[in-house]
Amino acid sequence: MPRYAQLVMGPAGSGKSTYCATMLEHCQALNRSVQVVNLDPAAEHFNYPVMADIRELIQVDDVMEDDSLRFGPNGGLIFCMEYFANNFDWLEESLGHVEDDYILFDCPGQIELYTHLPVMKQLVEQLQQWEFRVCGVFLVDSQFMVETFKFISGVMAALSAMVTLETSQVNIMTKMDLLSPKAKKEMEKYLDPDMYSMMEDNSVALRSKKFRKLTKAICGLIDDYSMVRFLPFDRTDEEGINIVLQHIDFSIQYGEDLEFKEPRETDGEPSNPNVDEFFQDRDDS
Ligand SMILES: Nc1nc2c(ncn2[C@@H]2O[C@H](COP(=O)(O)OP(=O)(O)OP(=O)(O)O)[C@@H](O)[C@H]2O)c(=O)[nH]1
Ligand SMILES: [Mg+2]
Repeated sequence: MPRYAQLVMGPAGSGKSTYCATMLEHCQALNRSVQVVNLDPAAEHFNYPVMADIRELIQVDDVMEDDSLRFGPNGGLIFCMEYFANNFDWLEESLGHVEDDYILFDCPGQIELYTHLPVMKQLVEQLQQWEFRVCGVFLVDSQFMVETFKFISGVMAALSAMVTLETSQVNIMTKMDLLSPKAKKEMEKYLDPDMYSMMEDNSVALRSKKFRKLTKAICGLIDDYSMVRFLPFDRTDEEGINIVLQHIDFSIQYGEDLEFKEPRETDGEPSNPNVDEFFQDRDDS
């Protein structure tokens, strides 16, 4: 029997813990059994019951107070995550094995974990060895995405996680309830972005010719391959939460274990079938 995991990632304060609490509540209302694991060794409080908490294994405060280590908060967190990667048997023991496990992992917000450090990739590989189908859920705060260049940098952060982890990924814009109706309307163009026209609209703001060319190339790459799309997440909108959940379920084929879907034919290199299906599906719509 496969097991299912959402790896909830994103920059500090993007709403990961709130997402986990909201999703847990939503699933409970649907009578679905979902559990949450806290993987943030610096977490102080969260609004959900946990099945496992990394702070039982290691805490940032202990690392910072250790005279032989002398880390600050960021270095301390990285140390904790590396320690965690060397002690995955703790996680295995804490998770146990229940039929049809569906687990949300609330990850820390240090962006370097998703760009160049190997820890998260090692976690994905370990979970896959334990028969988990893993979906990365990358959150970005919609408050910071209302301008084109901020949007591009959010896209790059999400893309970086996607490339590093090599797993299917659903990207989400959080805190949509905080946007004014006007900003919400404006946000529509970022949910289904046309990177080329976005670039044209803003090219005047780019004084350096070289920088303009580079930005254009990045926008072209993202657009041509439909690499990154965002789904809106408003914690007060049950229907919207359900749409997000359906996208994630689809990408890990939750509930479809009796019939494993064949990936559709794609040109060129075979890549991750879940990602392909997800994006093809969105392109069709
Ligand atoms: N209005 C609103 N506030 C939100 C939403 N999601 C998160 N917040 C608020 O944003 C702040 C940060 O949310 P968290 O869920 O702790 O964010 P996080 O990504 O877990 O933060 P770190 O673990 O510190 O990286 C909190 O004050 C939340 O109440 C949302 O959808 N709507
Ligand atoms: Mg958190």
